[in-house]
Amino acid sequence: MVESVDELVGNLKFETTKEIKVPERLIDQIIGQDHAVEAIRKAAVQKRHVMLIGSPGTGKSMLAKAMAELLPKEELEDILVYPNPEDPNQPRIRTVPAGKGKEIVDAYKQEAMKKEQARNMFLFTLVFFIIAYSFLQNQILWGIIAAVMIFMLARYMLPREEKNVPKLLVNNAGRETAPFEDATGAHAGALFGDVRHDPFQSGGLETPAHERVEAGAIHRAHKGVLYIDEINTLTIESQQKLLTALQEKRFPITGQSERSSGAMVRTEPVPCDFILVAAGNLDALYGMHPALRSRIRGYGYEIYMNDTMEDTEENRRKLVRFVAQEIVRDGKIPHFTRDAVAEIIKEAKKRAGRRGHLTLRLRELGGIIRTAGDIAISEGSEYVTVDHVLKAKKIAKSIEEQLADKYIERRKDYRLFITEGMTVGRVNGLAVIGESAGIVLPIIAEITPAMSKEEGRIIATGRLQEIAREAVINVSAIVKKIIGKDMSNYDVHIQFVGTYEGVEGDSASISIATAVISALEGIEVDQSVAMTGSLSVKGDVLPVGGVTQKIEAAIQAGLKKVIIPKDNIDDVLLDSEHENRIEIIAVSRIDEVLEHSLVDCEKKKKLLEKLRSLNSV
Ligand SMILES: Nc1ncnc2c1ncn2[C@@H]1O[C@H](COP(=O)(O)OP(=O)(O)OP(=O)(O)O)[C@@H](O)[C@H]1O
Repeated sequence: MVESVDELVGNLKFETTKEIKVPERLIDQIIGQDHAVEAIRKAAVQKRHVMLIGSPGTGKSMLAKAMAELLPKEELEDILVYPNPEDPNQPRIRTVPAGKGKEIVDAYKQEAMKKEQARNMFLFTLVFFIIAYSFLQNQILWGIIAAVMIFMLARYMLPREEKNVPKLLVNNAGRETAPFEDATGAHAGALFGDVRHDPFQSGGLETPAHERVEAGAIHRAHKGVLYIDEINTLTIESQQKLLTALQEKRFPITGQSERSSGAMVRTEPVPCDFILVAAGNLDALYGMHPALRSRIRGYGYEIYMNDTMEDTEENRRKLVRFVAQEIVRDGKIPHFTRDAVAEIIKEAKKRAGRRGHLTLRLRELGGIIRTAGDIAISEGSEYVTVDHVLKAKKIAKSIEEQLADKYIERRKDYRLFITEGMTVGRVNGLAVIGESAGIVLPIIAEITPAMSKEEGRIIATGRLQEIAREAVINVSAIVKKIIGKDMSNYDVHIQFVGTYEGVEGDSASISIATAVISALEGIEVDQSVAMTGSLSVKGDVLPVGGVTQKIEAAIQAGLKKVIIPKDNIDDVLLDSEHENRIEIIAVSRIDEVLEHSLVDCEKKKKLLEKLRSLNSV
């Protein structure tokens, strides 16, 4: 069913996205993750830690940033590090309200400058008198030597006043919101702070320890949010330290490199009262330090992000707003026309890969919006139009999609797939590589007399993975039932042609069944047909994923018909350029698959009669 532009944009009245109001606060901009937004709001009030698990680009870091906006900025503090005359290797730490830190450092600097000036004044006067006196005594040479020595001694031996000036370790002056620190992939020094190496260490040229102290992300996130994506990639030691920092809300800074002079320095504990927002996919959860995970569970919220949202009028309107949001955020690209927005929403439907849903992998969708904007700019257009979006979709292809294109090109060169004529035991199956690219996957079946005395075997090749292997076994059960032949007399060879990446999933089941039946019965298969579908052991065709991408691959390969499961028919969302370029046949039983793919002949007629009589039993 082709939907109108009005329907696609949720019947929202607007000419261009210029008219769409974009909420100011980040938390109000988040789309389709209502449960996460609610938890973040609560966590911000109660100062709880949060774990966000889900697919990339669904808004995890956006939620963490939004949380920082919700935290009270009145509580923000500056952190200063002072020299410690009693123990120079343990600099002192003090906190003051935000903005005060710089004032204190400036006051110390001025004081130090005044003292230095007074000292210099005294030195110059002294030098002057020594030279004057030596001149009067006719000992000018000795006078100059003495003056230089006194000057040098005073300059380099007396402690410099500026060494007492504290260092502003964390400066929160003039902040609009509480800090948001993204420590994804940070090494220990960046995360927990560091003390720089001092090559001089002594003799008057050394830099005082407190000046060499550098804050870590945990300290800069004090009274704000510390965001760590893929938290499992932190070493166990770092996760342990993070746990300590979480519990104590203060963590001393020490030199991270053992061989550096910084390792001798260890500050007093530095405040780090942050809220941790840990993120990642399910692997991140399993690779996490159990104590850290249980801390978050015990004192916070664990949230699973949505990948899709229901395709309702309200949610379509939210996507319209999303387009406007991305334009405002980018700040460079032109606004979209109504038709162009509709095309984006169509893409959101397609990318959901699920009937009646819209994708929430919004970063990818944002990528198309920006590319379309760039194309419009390069063409000097005032607005982004449907044409720009269509072009952007072609350019903004994922690596998998680009790989699939190359794959198809190469296969065409070598005639790995045939798109016309009739062949026994050969079927054009369809598969998805990565998450978004369809390919034609030829499957060949060959039957040979059993080599083993006991029973025939099923030999499947083409780097099949677990589920695909099981599918082959299930299919052979159906074939036995349909054909009624004693399969123990045969070896069945099934080859997945040219699969370099390995095959996973059971969506090739109907293709395997058709290839094997064709080979066993000697009935030719129409090579202009492609197919995808799972199969129950009773012969029902079951739904599969990625139908739209698979159909697009079939079109690109030049095939005429495609057989898909009936349950998947609403998942088909072809671009206007692909619409009506292939005949789509939706089926629910294996006999329908055979009817549409096998070449008409007496044997086929008998086979179908037998199958249908089996069905009706
Ligand atoms: N739910 C959402 N609502 C609005 N915009 C979103 C949403 N999800 C993603 N975006 C857009 O995509 C961009 C990237 O999202 P974000 O960085 O939050 O994803 P993520 O889940 O943290 O991904 P990753 O784990 O790969 O870092 C955002 O800056 C925003 O423009």
